[in-house]
Amino acid sequence: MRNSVGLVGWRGMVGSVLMERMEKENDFSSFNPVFFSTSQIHEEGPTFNGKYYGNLKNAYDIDILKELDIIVTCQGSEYTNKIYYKLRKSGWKGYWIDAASYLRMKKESVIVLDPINLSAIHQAIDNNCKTFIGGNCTVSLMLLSLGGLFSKKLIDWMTVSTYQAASGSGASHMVELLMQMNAVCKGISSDLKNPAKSILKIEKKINKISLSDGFPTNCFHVPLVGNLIPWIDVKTEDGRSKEEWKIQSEANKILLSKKNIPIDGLCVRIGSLRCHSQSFVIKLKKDISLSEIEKILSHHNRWTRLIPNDVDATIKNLTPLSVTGTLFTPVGRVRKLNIGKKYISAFTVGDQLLWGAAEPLRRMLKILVNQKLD
Ligand SMILES: NC(=O)C1=CN([C@@H]2O[C@H](COP(=O)(O)OP(=O)(O)OC[C@H]3O[C@@H](n4cnc5c(N)ncnc54)[C@H](OP(=O)(O)O)[C@@H]3O)[C@@H](O)[C@H]2O)C=CC1
Ligand SMILES: N[C@@H](CC(=O)OP(=O)(O)O)C(=O)O
Repeated sequence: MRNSVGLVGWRGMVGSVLMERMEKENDFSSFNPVFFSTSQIHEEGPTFNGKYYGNLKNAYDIDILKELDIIVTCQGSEYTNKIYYKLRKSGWKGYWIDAASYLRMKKESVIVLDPINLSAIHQAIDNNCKTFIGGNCTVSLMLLSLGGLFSKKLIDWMTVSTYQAASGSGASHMVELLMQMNAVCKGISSDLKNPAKSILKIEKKINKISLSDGFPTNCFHVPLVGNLIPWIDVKTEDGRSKEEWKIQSEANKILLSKKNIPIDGLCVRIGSLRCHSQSFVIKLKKDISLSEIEKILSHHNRWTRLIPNDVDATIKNLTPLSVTGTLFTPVGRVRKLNIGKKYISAFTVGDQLLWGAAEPLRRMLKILVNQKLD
């Protein structure tokens, strides 16, 4: 019998990317989807692969949710917090698959990233685990790109510097970045018509526009265009941002590390749209040749591409623009550092809405409905 699967948060940014992938891979044919909303209850539901799925159900109605075998939610932590325990308390024993961070570090949950922890996922299912959560986007993209080094247990410790896209903070933030771009462009459009105009005069004007009162900064609080923000999420007690705290905690939970691999770094918001980039300094446990490292990195999974450490390949293939909308997690700038023979650098880029959010959930659902992974 086909499972009934509730889809909550499918209208949002992460949810839409998930629906796009499911439609492309014809996933809807292998279960009975039921579509929910917190705000559009009884409104017309969606049509996917030519099939209409009826009116939207109330995402807060425990009695309806209780009837489902599996619930997939991209609605966010607030919704999870409101509904998850209520539903469990009602006696519901179904599978909960979630993009939000709320349940990630709880004992009862497994963080899903099947190219890295498929056997742990299967083991958890055998052990009656019912709660499967997608990881933080930077963590998932880091583990995928460096999967070979992690699986061969070659990493002693590492540091990360992130360059995170506006999409990580939500659709309204992306819109604000575009509005900021628009405001700057409007303000200097006449100057750009005169190539002889001093660039420093234009630059001064941009600064003035960006710092003016009417400049759109409701979401980011400061300009992001022509700027960067070296802080993501709230401050934790030890001076890290919560985004920085997640790197070591979530990565080691996914890896089932007996002894934590120390991973730390700084997370920075930049003005790219939906790809996160990360720069790594890695201390290996032993001195191995660059060619061996490259082989290990490129052979680990079919989404990781090794980009040769040269100018042309890097600027064409290791950028947010070249990766956006794809499932690839290329890794490049791999070279030995002059700090010592065991130290290497690497740089990766990944789509924060695909492998960073939607794809691990889609694949987890496939595992549960007994479909072969693509
Ligand atoms: N794992 C990761 O790295 C990531 C996880 N996330 C998680 O996913 C959650 C959702 O993020 P995101 O998709 O960016 O959130 P969105 O704000 O895009 O969507 C969330 C919900 O807002 C409601 N909504 C209201 N108005 C609209 C509208 N005009 N268009 C579409 N939806 C609308 C929808 O719910 P309704 O139909 O009920 O009104 C929708 O499901 C986050 O809170 C976070 O927890 C996000 C990014 C990355
Ligand atoms: N915090 C990430 C996106 C995100 O939603 O992360 P999480 O799923 O851990 O809350 C970013 O801002 O880029």
